[in-house]
Amino acid sequence: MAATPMLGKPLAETIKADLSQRVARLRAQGITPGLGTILVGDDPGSQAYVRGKHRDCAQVGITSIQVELPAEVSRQGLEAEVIRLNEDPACTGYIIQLPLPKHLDEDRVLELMDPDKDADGLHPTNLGRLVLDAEGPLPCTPRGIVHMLRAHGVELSGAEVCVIGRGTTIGRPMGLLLTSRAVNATVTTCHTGTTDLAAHTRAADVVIAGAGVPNLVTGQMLRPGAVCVAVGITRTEEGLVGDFAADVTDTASLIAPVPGGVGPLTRVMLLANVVDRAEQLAGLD
Ligand SMILES: Nc1nc2c(c(=O)[nH]1)N[C@@H](CN(C=O)c1ccc(C(=O)N[C@@H](CCC(=O)O)C(=O)O)cc1)CN2
Repeated sequence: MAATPMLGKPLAETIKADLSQRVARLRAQGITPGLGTILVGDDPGSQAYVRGKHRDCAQVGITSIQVELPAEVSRQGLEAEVIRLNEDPACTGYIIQLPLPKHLDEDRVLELMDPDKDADGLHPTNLGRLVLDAEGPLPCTPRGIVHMLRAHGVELSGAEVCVIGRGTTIGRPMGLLLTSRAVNATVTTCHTGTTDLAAHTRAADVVIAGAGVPNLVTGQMLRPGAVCVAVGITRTEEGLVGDFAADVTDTASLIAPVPGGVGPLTRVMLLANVVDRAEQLAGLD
């Protein structure tokens, strides 16, 4: 039997409906959550993601502030905008769209953000909170993946999870979130230095693939009934593809596809982080 698809859109719509009500409650108390975005350069993918973030904000009643800078902006020019958003009371949270052009040091810029306004949990203080298993904003894709798996009844406590990729937005925080006490999974993180990827994927109940390499994981590399989550995205002439080969559908029980799987949850979890923070500030949480 073919694997059942785990689709992100219906889950995201339910979360958005709840967020709209929470934003209305905040507004009734005179608090307006405001999301800022900083986009550097003209990468079409990043432009589309940022446009989507502002559309999503409008849908749930979050105001939004858009900062666009040319690809050749200097470090000082970018840092001036970060400081401006840190100080802008209308901006309750913001993000710096990644990746930045090569001449800009992402870690240095992220570190300059006010960690209390870090809407996608990528400031070192908030990543540190994740290491400590303390409360803080979670990176959006890992938060979305855990939500999706739980919504489909996947038992994560005690599960063996193989995460492919060790980047800052997905792989590293994914491992930390999955091993938090609240989630309680056992995690193996695989990356370009892994010598026998198949040995790790075959041992896993859940495989989360964020490498951005089409056909990296085939059906033969999975345990029967495994749960697959595609997060790496490659743009090909045939459209967007994830890291799983088409034949995994014969072996897996559930699969979150690219497109249409985790992506809509990545988007909505940004809104959730903004609303969570605004409620904390209002003493409503
Ligand atoms: N500051 C951040 N930068 C980046 C993040 C992030 O969480 N914070 N993640 C990605 C880009 N991203 C959001 O910013 C993002 C990626 C994918 C999707 C999405 O909806 N994907 C769709 C496919 C749509 C398409 O790519 O054309 C899907 O999978 O169905 C939303 C947001 C890197 N940068």
